[in-house]
Amino acid sequence: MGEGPGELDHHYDAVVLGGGTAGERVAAGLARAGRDVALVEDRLVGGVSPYFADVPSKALLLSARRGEPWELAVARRDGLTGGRTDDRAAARMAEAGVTVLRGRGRIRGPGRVEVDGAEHGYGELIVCTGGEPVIPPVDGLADVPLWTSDDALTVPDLPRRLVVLGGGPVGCELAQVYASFGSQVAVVEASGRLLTAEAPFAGDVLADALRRAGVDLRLGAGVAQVERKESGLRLWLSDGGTLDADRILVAAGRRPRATGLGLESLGVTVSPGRGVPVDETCRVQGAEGGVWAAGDVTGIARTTHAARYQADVVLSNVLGGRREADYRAIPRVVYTTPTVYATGITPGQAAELGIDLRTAGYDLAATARAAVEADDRGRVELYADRSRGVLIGAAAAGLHAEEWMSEIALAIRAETPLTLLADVVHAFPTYGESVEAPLRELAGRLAAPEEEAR
Ligand SMILES: Cc1cc2nc3c(=O)[nH]c(=O)nc-3n(C[C@H](O)[C@H](O)[C@H](O)COP(=O)(O)OP(=O)(O)OC[C@H]3O[C@@H](n4cnc5c(N)ncnc54)[C@H](O)[C@@H]3O)c2cc1C
Ligand SMILES: NC(=O)c1ccc[n+]([C@@H]2O[C@H](COP(=O)([O-])OP(=O)(O)OC[C@H]3O[C@@H](n4cnc5c(N)ncnc54)[C@H](O)[C@@H]3O)[C@@H](O)[C@H]2O)c1
Repeated sequence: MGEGPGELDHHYDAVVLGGGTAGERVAAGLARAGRDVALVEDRLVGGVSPYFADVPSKALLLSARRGEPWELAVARRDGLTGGRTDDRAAARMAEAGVTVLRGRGRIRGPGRVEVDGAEHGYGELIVCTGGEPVIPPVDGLADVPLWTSDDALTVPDLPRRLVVLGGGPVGCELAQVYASFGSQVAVVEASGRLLTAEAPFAGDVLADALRRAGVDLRLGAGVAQVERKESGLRLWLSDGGTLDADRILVAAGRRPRATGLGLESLGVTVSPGRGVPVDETCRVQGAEGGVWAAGDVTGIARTTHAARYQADVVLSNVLGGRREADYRAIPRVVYTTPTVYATGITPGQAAELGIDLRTAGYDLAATARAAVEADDRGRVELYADRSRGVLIGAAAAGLHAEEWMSEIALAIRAETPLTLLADVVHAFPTYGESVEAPLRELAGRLAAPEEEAR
């Protein structure tokens, strides 16, 4: 035990800073490999996914789809999150042999981390501190009670009038949840469409679904000012419009939690709002010694499955292997009805990169499954690199797209030849059949590029 200044409480082979999806996975893996590991966590072991993000949002979306009453949906949500206690996650860590240090961790220099006044030594440091919501600088916003997704996914309240600020994945999922349970919902999205980072058709399909559910979409408008009125809150929009609300939910993006950790004491420069810079092995660039990062804190791919993937990459490398992360086919899913699924490059990114893209699409309405389900919403688009003759991106909006689009992620990652993909048979009647025609089209066009150019 440390007694005087400069004394270390304990020297660990590895200290993992942040016990979310990424941190838990790295810590358990290292401990199972026989390393002496500490996991530093100042909230709940497990991070945001099981308690405040993925699990409660998907639980509410499913209840909404089933038409369950709000009280039942909230009870199911809270049951699935284990009442937001981390006993089970902490027990998993104990069972793996990880020491959990409760408190806020801060790096004090190479080989030293402080947790609530006690200093600990490390051989390897793995930074997994996740991300946090961005609150936009809107006049008056700081003076009114706000919800972030954390609040929206933990409280039992169903506001009568809800304004959602931001039409990204979080805003769209929660707008659908609250509108389904009877709130009067408006979404204010500064860019001209929902899910602005994805192929335009995806946001359009979702906009149509949300409008049909009664959501008031204010696209291309920002919030200029917010004021408290006797009857609630009033928002003035940049396009001159106004909205009245009982509650504002800010879903305007998240930033990596990369500052205030003491990374500069290791020689690492972090720009405000950016992730901890990592190379393809997830080693932190510019740091002295064995310093790694995984999950949202890297600012890359920012999903639970990407956090797990990066954790596995770190694990392999710390244990002496050499593994590089490949982000070409990480899925991006919005679990609304219909689902939006995208992976690989978007048409917008291809244009920026100067890639000669060939696109082929198909409306789900043309599948027999759409008729059987009596749901003809949606479309799939596949994007191929003309010069290489392989798929490099895809997007779909449609029921269960998160399940039937996985083969396209595999095709992108494996660089499967288009001619082979076009020969794959899909079961009838499935939405998966919808990729057959675009694959045949791309295979034909890219096999005869001169003809296509005409
Ligand atoms: C509403 C919402 C819904 C989402 N839905 C999905 C989904 O359906 N599918 C999907 O793949 N992704 C989804 N995501 C994204 C997903 O939740 C994240 O990508 C994932 O949880 C990131 O895991 P992480 O380990 O990087 O970070 P986190 O889970 O945030 O863990 C970081 C941990 O570090 C701790 N910490 C931070 N700083 C310190 C410190 N200095 N000392 C000690 N502890 C510290 C924090 O308390 C936290 O527990 C969603 C996100 C949101 C907000
Ligand atoms: N299903 C999933 O996989 C899933 C679900 C939810 C979230 N996530 C992750 O969570 C993260 C955060 O998602 P998000 O939706 O909060 O962020 P986002 O950055 O994807 O979208 C935020 C949106 O808010 C808009 N916006 C910002 N400031 C605004 C303002 N002042 N007025 C109006 N609009 C404004 C932006 O134009 C943008 O479209 C993402 O990185 C995502 O990967 C994943």
